[in-house]
Amino acid sequence: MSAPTQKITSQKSPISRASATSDSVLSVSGLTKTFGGLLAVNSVNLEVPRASIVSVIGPNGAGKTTFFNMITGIYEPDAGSILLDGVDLVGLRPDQVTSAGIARTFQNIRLFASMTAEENILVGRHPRLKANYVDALFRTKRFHEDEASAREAAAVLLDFVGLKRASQELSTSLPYGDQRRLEIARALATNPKVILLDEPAAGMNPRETETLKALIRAIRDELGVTVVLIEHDMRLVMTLSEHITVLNYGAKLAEGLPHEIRNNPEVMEAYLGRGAAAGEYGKEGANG
Ligand SMILES: Nc1ncnc2c1ncn2[C@@H]1O[C@H](COP(=O)(O)OP(=O)(O)OP(=O)(O)O)[C@@H](O)[C@H]1O
Repeated sequence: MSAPTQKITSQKSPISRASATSDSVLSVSGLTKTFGGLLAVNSVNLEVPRASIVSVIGPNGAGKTTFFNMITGIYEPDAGSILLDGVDLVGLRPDQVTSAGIARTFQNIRLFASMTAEENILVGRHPRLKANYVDALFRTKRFHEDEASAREAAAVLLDFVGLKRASQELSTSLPYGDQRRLEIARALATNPKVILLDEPAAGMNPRETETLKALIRAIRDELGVTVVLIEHDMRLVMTLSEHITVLNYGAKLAEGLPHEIRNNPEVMEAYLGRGAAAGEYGKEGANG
């Protein structure tokens, strides 16, 4: 991953009150969600160390996306707390969660089809703009300053994810792997403390997955942004993650270092027991 040509605002700089006392940037406790009679997520705890790369894995239907949906305000939990640098996010709307410092990408690509790569990033940056509607209407100095800095930031981010050349191309005309990286750039445009990536390697070929791996490392190493990953590609998970949490039937089945999870008989059973070994756990590099 090429270093960004210009310094992107790092999350290391703004020191929050809680960051001085805790090394967890995100602290989830007792998170629970039921749909009708189905306990989709059952009292799950997760501590995410600042500037780490951690993964949440588990067989299909284990509750991973529901877990992300609660953290990002899409679903309100039935119980539990979600602390981002000590601030509880439960009850916030998704846009408020974004403003608080959590960005995400989705399992299915959700780019604005009629917009260029640059425009998609400008939309992502919107929560951080200072100008209001009046500024926009009267084209005030603040509006022009905002627009210039937003375009500059978009250019830096496009370069960072390796899409500088594609700035003016329609997002949907880009190859699949590029679209996935554009989504990540758009999420980064919100200047998050934590980025949640929901199956970013899904559908990627091995070369695209290698590029993605380098990008995820760069997000942590160069931007200081903490990464939480849901992923079925076990090779990616095992090589990138510092810590892995395994969900099964909505509950935490295991957690630990990659080699501990790889050799955990209960984890193997959870995957093999559902006949998912080939797709998810048994085969390195499988995309699930
Ligand atoms: N909006 C919803 N209404 C009802 N049930 C839901 C809803 N969202 C998820 N579920 C159910 O909750 C359970 C957990 O689903 P979830 O999508 O969180 O699993 P997952 O681990 O992300 O699976 P996958 O790996 O297939 O994406 C599943 O049984 C699913 O059918």
